[in-house]
Amino acid sequence: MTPAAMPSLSTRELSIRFGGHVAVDQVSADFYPGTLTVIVGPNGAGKTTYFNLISGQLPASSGTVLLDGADITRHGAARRTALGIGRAFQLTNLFPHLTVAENVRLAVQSRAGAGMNMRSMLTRWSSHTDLIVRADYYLERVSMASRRDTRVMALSHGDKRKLEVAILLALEPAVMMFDEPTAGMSVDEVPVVLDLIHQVKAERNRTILLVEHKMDVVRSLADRIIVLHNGSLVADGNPAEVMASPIVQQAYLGTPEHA
Ligand SMILES: Nc1ncnc2c1ncn2[C@@H]1O[C@H](COP(=O)(O)OP(=O)(O)OP(=O)(O)O)[C@@H](O)[C@H]1O
Repeated sequence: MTPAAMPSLSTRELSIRFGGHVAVDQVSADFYPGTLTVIVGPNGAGKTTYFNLISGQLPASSGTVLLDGADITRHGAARRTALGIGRAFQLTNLFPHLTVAENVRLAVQSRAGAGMNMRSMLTRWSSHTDLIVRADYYLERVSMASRRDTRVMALSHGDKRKLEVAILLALEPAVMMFDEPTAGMSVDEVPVVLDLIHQVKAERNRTILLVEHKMDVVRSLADRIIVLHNGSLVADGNPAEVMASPIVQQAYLGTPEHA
């Protein structure tokens, strides 16, 4: 196997039970650099729970999570973030009383801190110029430079979601996870975020995982689609194949609310 064909992230028979309910049931999948995989499925299928098992928010009942071939199943969320699994958290990781720029600076600093000792951090950021320039770069990428001094609590929902993407970019993770990144955005904000996700994938050969309900977003971004249903993986392949498969039509695409 060539290095390019090595998965950066894998799950092996990954499961979690809540009491008697198996929310994620023996899901095995490989995720490759430069590939954007969209995870779809009906409400309650286990998509968010699967994300939580990968990012470390929930402990697996059984099975394995591998990052670059190393077993990270027992690592907590913070350690997984430091190792390169970044996730946009539906606004829960924003500091509402800080400004937009301060929120991104914290992410840049936290990234710089990974693998550095205090002395190198202090030396590196002693003037703060680098820090400010880097934070502004990420804000420009999400078209939010003009809001840099606005407190987060005063932002629109769409701007908060864009800021979340800027923070994720600033963490520079090898694996990026997005949970419905355009949810609640206005029609004109959606393309900004979709273009950005396209660009990010192409630039850095990143592994991107995305949970999405909107089929137009799925079609515009997916290199590959995984379908979960009742916690199990029921389809995995290229978008055309998966969308056409009878099990997907029946389990998911056939329902008018998702068509
Ligand atoms: N902490 C928990 N305790 C008990 N049950 C849970 C917990 N988290 C999730 N579940 C259950 O696990 C199942 C999968 O939920 P999950 O939120 O992962 O589905 P989903 O596919 O993300 O749904 P949606 O599209 O509605 O967000 C559901 O039956 C849910 O009620």
